[in-house]
Amino acid sequence: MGRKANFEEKQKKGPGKKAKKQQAPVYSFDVREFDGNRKLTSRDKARAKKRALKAAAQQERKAKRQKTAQQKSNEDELDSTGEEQFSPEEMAELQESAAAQGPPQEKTKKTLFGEEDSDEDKEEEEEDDDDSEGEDSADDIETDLEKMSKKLEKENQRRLAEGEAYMEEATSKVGVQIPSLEEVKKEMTGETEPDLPTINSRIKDTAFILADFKKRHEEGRNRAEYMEIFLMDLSTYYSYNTFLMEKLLHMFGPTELIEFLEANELPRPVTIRTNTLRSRRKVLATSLIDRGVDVDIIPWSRVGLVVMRTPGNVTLGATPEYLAGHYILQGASSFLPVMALSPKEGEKILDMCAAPGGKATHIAAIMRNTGMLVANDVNKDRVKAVVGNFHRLGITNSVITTNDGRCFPKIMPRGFDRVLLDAPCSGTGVISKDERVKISKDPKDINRCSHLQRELLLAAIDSVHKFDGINGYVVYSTCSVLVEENEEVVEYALKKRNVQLVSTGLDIGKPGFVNYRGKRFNSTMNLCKRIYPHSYNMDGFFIAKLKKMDDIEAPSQTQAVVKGK
Ligand SMILES: C[S@@+](CC[C@H](N)C(=O)[O-])C[C@H]1O[C@@H](n2cnc3c(N)ncnc32)[C@H](O)[C@@H]1O
Repeated sequence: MGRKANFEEKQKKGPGKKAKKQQAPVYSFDVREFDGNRKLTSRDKARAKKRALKAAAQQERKAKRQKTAQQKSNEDELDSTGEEQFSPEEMAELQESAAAQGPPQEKTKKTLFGEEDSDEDKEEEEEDDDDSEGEDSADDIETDLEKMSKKLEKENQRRLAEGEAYMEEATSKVGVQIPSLEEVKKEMTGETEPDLPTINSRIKDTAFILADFKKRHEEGRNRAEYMEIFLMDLSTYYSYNTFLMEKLLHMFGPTELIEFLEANELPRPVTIRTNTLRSRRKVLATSLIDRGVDVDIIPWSRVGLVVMRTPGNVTLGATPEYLAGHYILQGASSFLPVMALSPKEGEKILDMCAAPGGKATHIAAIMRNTGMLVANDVNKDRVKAVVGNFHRLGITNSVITTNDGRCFPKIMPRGFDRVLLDAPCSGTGVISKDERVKISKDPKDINRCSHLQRELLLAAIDSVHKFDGINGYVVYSTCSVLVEENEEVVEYALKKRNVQLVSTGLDIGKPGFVNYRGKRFNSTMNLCKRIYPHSYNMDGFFIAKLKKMDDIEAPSQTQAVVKGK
């Protein structure tokens, strides 16, 4: 007989008395009955709504924090100066005070700084709450230390922002201070020599303020006052008369003007042009290198070489190659008007103001000594240099004349395919070569130049033809950077004659001004080229190319000269 089987569920032996005694759990009604389709009570709905709102708010705050952190890291990357963080002492003090609060206990309404939490702080504290409707749980108890660290971070950010704003203000308004106009004037008229280092640093400070005037100027001071100080300082420091400096200030922004003036203090590189009637650039370069002359090619020209170094025993104006006419010493800018003119073999070309002949010899070389070149200059003494250069370089297709260029339409009316007018000018593009320009020019000089230039340009236009469908071309150039001698002269010709501005075909140079100090020039004025010493390390130049449209004067002219072929 054995023991009678008992199939009733046996209670497992637990670890202890208490466990053994524990009964199967008795579930509350809600859980037992929950089948997923149960209708929610109003309390359930309220809870769900609250949960959803909390989740959305939490999400939003998280995104905000990420954005702030990103901004901060960007700012840090850009510039770490001006940040006002907690000092180590402040931080230690705060940590000490936090420790003194003892271990985290219950939530307090007071913040570390003795202020009541803002609504935002409260929201943050609630951030990690679960959906227990405010009942304390293990998850939602935030330690005071955590809160403190959050607050520290927040305060740090606030102070950082304040610090940045302060730094901005300090740099823009307090950091860069310029003495008053009266003080500067007194300084300039004083008996003592001007303090050049002080003036130089003031020039930089003023340029800095003018570059973002709205943000950087001192309150109560206007732009005109800064400009006047800037003008006085630049004139004194670089030794220009204020008339010319003011003209330059109208053309360039403050920073670019300083670059232009600085470039004028330095010599331009020595450049030579190969005379292709006698040599080739490669051959010439090899010969010069053999003599120890360090040369390099000018990339935008097929004939130019820049001289990097010349040995002490070599004079570039006396080498066998020079005497044999293989090259001419010529500024790189001077190549450009001839390149724009683009002479062709067999043509009739006039160089109206040719002395000493740098450009005329270039024209003749491109023409390969064919056709006819009239090299003219009103100055008989200067023409001697043209004769010398023509002999040395082997020019044989030329006639040298000494007429006033303005007479050419009478001497050879419409007799030329192309005319180069490299006009007499103020020389404001070549100050590094002739410092006298800085103080010798006045309004009368500029007017005189501009007037003569206009007359010469009309004469040049009247000296080229337009027949059998072939248009004549005029290239107008100056070694001046002033608008009065350039765009204004071209504008005058566009109005007086039936000509159009065309592309110079040059890859370098900045466009001519279409707008200048309230003046609006012909919209094609941007086809002209402006060369600046500070942009290209070449002499300042202006180049315009005009195409003759017909042989009658512009319709605006009442006494139009109608001419047949
Ligand atoms: C800038 S330079 C010419 C430089 C020359 N194209 C060269 O490349 O060697 C200007 C020249 O114009 C001449 N000139 C001034 N007034 C003139 C006039 N009314 N007619 C002709 N030439 C004139 C001057 O004598 C001066 O030699």
